[in-house]
Amino acid sequence: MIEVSGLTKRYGEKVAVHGLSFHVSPGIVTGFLGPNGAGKSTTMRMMLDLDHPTTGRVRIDGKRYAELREPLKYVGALLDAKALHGGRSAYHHLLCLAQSNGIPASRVGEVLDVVGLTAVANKRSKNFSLGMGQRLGIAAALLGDPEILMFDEPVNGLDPEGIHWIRNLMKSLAAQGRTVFVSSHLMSEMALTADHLVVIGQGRLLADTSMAEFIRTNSRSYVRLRSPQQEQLLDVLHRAGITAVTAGHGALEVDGVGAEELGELAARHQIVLHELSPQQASLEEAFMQLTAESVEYHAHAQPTEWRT
Ligand SMILES: Nc1ncnc2c1ncn2[C@@H]1O[C@H](COP(=O)(O)OP(=O)(O)OP(=O)(O)O)[C@@H](O)[C@H]1O
Repeated sequence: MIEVSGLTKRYGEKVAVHGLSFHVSPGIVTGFLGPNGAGKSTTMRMMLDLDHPTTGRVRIDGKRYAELREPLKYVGALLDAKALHGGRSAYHHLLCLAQSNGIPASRVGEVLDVVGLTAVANKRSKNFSLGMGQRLGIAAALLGDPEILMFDEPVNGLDPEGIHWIRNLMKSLAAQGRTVFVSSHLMSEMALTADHLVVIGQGRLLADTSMAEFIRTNSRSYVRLRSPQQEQLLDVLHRAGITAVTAGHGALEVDGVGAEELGELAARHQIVLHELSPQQASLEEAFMQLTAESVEYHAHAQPTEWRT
């Protein structure tokens, strides 16, 4: 179990993390979400004692990271996949880590196999693609067979097969009872991976909830209807106390009433329907709405005077 309490990090005037408290439980994948610059990496660095909090603290099974003996056997982390000694081969990179943490050399071959890098084990990592670097970083995280795993944006640079692989890897690590904490700025990716979510914006906690609860409270479900007799349909809905809003392309949208009930109501009044479809607004939209006010870096349409 990881416990974060009252964590704050200032860089001069800039408050990167602001009074953050949450805990990360074993046996599930916990997603750590927030827009760019929200403070995810800073928080993870403080969890691993790579940065000192201005105030607050992090405890891993009651201890500071720096107090753990042979920490790779306790916590495996992928923070910056490029933080490698590029001149070393993948095998030697992992062997050095293993030797300094009392891990048998035989484990190196095992983790290379798990991440699919056996064929390039003797190649220098500076020639690795971004995706191969991510896989090597994941191999290093797995080296000590740790109970706690932390991944900062692990799918960056991975191709669809790689993304699928890491998703399943994280789920299987959690199913083995391990604590899995993974950051991302992509809600759509987390929706497929995480059981629990910690969402931050501008360093502050915005949500700490199960994925099921997040979906229930944040993604709007509604029914879309289209009818050649739209005026009559609106009348019937109105008389039944149902509010419909007009959407584009002659469609109506109704919240809070099931498609079956709407279909039966239309049938009773002999109204022809060309569409009766339950819709779910995407979690991506819900996440963007939740974090909208705390997005630090907004892209803007190119001003007209820039155009030639
Ligand atoms: N060493 C530093 N000195 C000054 N400011 C910093 C430093 N490190 C981070 N920051 C600032 O703190 C804020 C949080 O940054 P952080 O990298 O933790 O965000 P993030 O959520 O990981 O973002 P991303 O998704 O883009 O990786 C940003 O505004 C960043 O500019």
